[in-house]
Amino acid sequence: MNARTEDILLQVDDLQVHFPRPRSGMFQPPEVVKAVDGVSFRVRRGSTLAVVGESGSGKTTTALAVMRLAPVTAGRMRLGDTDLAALSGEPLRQARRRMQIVFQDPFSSLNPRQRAGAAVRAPLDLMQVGTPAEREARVAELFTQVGLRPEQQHLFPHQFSGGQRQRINIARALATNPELVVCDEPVSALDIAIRAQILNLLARLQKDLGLTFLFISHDMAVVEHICDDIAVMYLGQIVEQGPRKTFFARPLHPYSVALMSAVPAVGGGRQRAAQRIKLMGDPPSPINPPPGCRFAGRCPVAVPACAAELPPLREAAPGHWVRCIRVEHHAGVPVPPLAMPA
Ligand SMILES: Nc1ncnc2c1ncn2[C@@H]1O[C@H](COP(=O)(O)OP(=O)(O)OP(=O)(O)O)[C@@H](O)[C@H]1O
Repeated sequence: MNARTEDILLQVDDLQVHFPRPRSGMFQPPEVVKAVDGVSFRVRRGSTLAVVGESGSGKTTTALAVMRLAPVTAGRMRLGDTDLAALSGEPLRQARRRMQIVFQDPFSSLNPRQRAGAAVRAPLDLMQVGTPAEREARVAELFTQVGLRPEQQHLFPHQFSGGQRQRINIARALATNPELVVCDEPVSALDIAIRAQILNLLARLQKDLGLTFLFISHDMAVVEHICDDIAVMYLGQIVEQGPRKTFFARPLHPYSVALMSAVPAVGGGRQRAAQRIKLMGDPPSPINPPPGCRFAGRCPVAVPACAAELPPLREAAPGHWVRCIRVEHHAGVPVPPLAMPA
């Protein structure tokens, strides 16, 4: 939040992605799925922002909106000096060279009938980058960069392991030399033993190429190792965000504390909050959500005021923001009232 403006590669302000649903009956009011409902964050160039939350919290929709692959209902998104939300046609195509996405499932993101080299070359062909010979050379270079052998480009996806297939996807994402790589649960579908290898690869590529990552995950243990900053989403909104160290030393929102409680191995038993919270039940529906704190119905420290009005994000420590009126009560942390992120 306090980073200098020129260090910010991606800036998202008050993003909303609402999906209208058909009326269930002639006299029923229209329904709207508020998948993302007022999300703001900044990602410093060369850093990783992890977006975490349970299934359905809006993480993937946020990522897809940034990529302009989901319809943006409202809000502003900037990639460097480029106003992403306003782009269409050729300028949008050009902006896509600068941001790429790696999806969760390394197998279904590849065409089983397309050789690995052709898959990696596809974005270069599509965007007509360089001559055919230059594209061939670039594909060989990318294979080496992600830890595969250039001659493996002639193989088909089923001839690779899951980890190798994700390396192909990463190579494809890097083909156009993007500045921003959106990683949507890139290791969730992989065996535990392979996860560390792919995370290490991403970390090395980030360092070598100066990449900026928006890293979507439901897994706190994974993001603790990869992120510089973290944003916790619940039912379409960010409930807490801040630097990794501050957050993992002491998560403040009852929902974050509950997520951390579910991962006993994370952090080797460091004291993280004054109170452990066990997460019960499922999140409510994102269709016409209630006006107050969206976690209130599952929150063990909620009081009636929590359900009355949406709490603002308040700065509990430098750069560490939390959307909870009960922080003082459950974590014993004094938070100045009504400060808003810059
Ligand atoms: N195209 C769509 N039309 C209608 N509703 C949608 C659409 N895409 C997502 N949603 C809804 O928006 C909400 C957020 O979904 P999203 O996939 O972004 O969550 P998520 O946190 O990424 O969860 P997961 O990890 O399960 O993908 C969910 O309730 C989902 O059903």
